[in-house]
Amino acid sequence: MSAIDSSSPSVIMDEKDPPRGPLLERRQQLTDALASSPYDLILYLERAVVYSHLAYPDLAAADAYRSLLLADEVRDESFEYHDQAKATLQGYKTTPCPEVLNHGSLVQDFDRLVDGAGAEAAGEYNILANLVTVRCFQILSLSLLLCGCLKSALSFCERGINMVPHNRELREIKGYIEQVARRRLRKGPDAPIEINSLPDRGAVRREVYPWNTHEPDRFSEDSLSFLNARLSQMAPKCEVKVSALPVLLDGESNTDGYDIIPTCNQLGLFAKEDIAPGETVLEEYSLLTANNRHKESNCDACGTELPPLDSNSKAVSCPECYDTIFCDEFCFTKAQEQYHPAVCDKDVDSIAKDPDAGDIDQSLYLLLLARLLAMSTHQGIHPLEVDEIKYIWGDFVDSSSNDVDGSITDEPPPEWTLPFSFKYNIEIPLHILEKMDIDIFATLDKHDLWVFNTAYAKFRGTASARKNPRDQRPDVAAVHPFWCLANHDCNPNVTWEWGGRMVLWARETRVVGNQPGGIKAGEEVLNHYCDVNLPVQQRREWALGSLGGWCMCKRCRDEAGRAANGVKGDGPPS
Ligand SMILES: C[S@@+](CC[C@H](N)C(=O)[O-])C[C@H]1O[C@@H](n2cnc3c(N)ncnc32)[C@H](O)[C@@H]1O
Repeated sequence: MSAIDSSSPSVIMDEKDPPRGPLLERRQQLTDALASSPYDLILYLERAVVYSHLAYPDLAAADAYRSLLLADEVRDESFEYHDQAKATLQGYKTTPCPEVLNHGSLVQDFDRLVDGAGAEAAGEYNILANLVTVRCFQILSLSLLLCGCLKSALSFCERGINMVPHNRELREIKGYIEQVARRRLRKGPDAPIEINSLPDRGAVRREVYPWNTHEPDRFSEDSLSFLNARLSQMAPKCEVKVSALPVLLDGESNTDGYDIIPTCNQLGLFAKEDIAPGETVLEEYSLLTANNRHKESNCDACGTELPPLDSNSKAVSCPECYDTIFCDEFCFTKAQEQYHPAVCDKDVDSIAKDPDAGDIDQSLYLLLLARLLAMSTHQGIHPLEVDEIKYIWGDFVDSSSNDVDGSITDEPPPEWTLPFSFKYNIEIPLHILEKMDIDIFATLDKHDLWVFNTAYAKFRGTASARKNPRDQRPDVAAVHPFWCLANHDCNPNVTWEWGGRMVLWARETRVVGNQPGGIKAGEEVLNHYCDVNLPVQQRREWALGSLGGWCMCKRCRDEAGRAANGVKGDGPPS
């Protein structure tokens, strides 16, 4: 990764490393102001600039996008929020214009543009809305470049240049995008850039945002007793407790032979009583599911493939929107209680369905988010307070180690580990909410991008997906918040299957040494998230992507240690 070499990056932060505390305070003031004036396009822009200074370019892009949508509302009187958006502009003038619009050469460039028509003919509100629009394009294009979403960045940049062809800042941003694109695509300095060939998936910070008040102390008595009360209904012989887990490493290390390795505290599932080989350990039903096939016959609630719809079928369709089918009365009742009325007959069913092969994972996570939003809307609670995700740890990284300067590099910083794209993190979630008849501006507190990102971080570490047997494409996904509390081990003492329920049962024999199965009271339930028949190198490579680091379980360390000492075969010792 190399930084862009530029001595006067006028589009980047005006100040180097501004202090974080006052910026966080300013962010809170602007958030409070938006709660009272949710259609104020200038406030959104101001908050976007604060987010840029705080090195959250994704959050800056989301606020600029909301401001852009409101500028459209101002210009078009047939739009739903036209009156409200226009009313917020009453407090602002074009001269002097709001500070946030007075950026670089923007105001002069605009003066030149409106001179011909005359400011009055153009209408002061429309001029302000146009200035806002160009400022949004500047922030969107630069911020998306910083997140690594080059295609969306270039598209917004070109839309800005179409409005104000001579704007220096937009031209500069376009130059940066092309420079990064050429390096990433390994093209020569004069090679043309084809927008559709540009990468559009980036990465952003994965953290408990400093203002996020929804994350519980997962180790507190209250949290553990809440979790254990729920767990007792699905796994009566188990309890949730604090577990010391090996710290995951970034890659190969020489610590495989050490007797003591660094650990960190997390949660895990433990047996309270002896569990016999073959005995069921946990049976969990979850409504936090997603299905990315448009015309596939799966239960809308639990994701199970529906039985043939003949006269003996127990399947139930919703009486209000006939297309939504559930496997039986149980699933229909659960859906009605927990989410379905929020999306019933709202035409959200076709969104993100049948994705291109490259978008399959993103579509499944997006549809899990859509289900979460339906659950929180119907239950009248904040999305991060929904029981199914509240206690999940999203493999967050400490805010301070995520905190990098805002310089433009070929890729986002390696500490930023949450996958991100404009389409799946910002555009489609807002589109889904609009389809659900939700006012995306008045519900900012529940539907801000940092809320979506937090939910995505939780899904990414825990969701399981199922492949369609016909074409092997993953098309159903689910989060099972209790199943996923059982930590991974390459010598697991349980195995699992996900049909309508997630069922975990004790293995008859262990992988290592064919030892007899069963779990003794006090022992940890050792789950497996990957195919434990793979050799150690492949298991560890898999763990890097999915567990978040190099697996350091006893079996991996023993097998890797033997391989390093030249002992042939890295399979389990028999
Ligand atoms: C599905 S969660 C398991 C529950 C988690 N320990 C908790 O506190 O909620 C998966 C996360 O647990 C941790 N984890 C699970 N198995 C692990 C292992 N064998 N070694 C180290 N960390 C593990 C990793 O941080 C992983 O991303």
